[in-house]
Amino acid sequence: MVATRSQTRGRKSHYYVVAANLEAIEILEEGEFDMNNREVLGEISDAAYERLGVKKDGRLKFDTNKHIVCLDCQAHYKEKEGCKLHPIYWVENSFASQGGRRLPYAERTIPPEYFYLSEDTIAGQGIKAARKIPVGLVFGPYKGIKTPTEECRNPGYSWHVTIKGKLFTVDAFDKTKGNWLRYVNSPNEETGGNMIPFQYQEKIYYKTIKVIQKDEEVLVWYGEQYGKELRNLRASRQ
Ligand SMILES: C[S@@+](CC[C@H](N)C(=O)[O-])C[C@H]1O[C@@H](n2cnc3c(N)ncnc32)[C@H](O)[C@@H]1O
Repeated sequence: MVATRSQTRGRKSHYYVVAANLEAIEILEEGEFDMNNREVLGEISDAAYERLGVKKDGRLKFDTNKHIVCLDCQAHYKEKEGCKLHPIYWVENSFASQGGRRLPYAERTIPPEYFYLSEDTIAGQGIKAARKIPVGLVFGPYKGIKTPTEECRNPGYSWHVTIKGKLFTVDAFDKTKGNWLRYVNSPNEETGGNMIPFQYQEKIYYKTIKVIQKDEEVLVWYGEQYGKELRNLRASRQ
């Protein structure tokens, strides 16, 4: 969605993805926003802006490979940019060569401007916010070893993905293959999550659905099956 400098080279970019009071993001034309209250997250080209927010015909069958859902509008959109009223901002996975080979691959992929690894979490290692993070940011994709579902050995570290109609799992247990999203824990209740997972073009991404305060833990609900396991675990401890 956000045009990189190379894509915009030679032409002026007029639109910016901005976070108002760091709460939610929106796309505004330069001059429409007051820099005092807003942070610019990135630029967007005129062409990308023009494609935004075209709600698809309600009869259109939802296709995870082509469409983005907007939960606020209960609608789906054809373009990666999503909905104009509730836009999303794709944050690229990063890879830090510094930290050397001492750190596992998974740890070196944490985008340091947004997150850090912590031991002071709901369970074992987890991810915390290095800054306040607004609603609407998309992180990922979740990287790991693609396995046929029936052979998946680490369900706690694996997401289902549908590829050409077939169900697979992406297993990120191995820190040399899985990236930083493998560290994100689950809340104890569904409503406790501040990000949600979704599939887009055969990959899993996490999107912020609540403002995440600095030093707050990032939590993604793993699904009803895992929720049941958590409840059973808690019951067995009582
Ligand atoms: C994707 S990993 C998260 C990173 C993990 N905490 C670690 O240290 O590697 C998922 C695993 O973390 C643990 N976990 C995540 N959320 C939890 C929770 N709310 N309660 C208990 N264990 C949790 C479970 O062992 C689960 O299989």
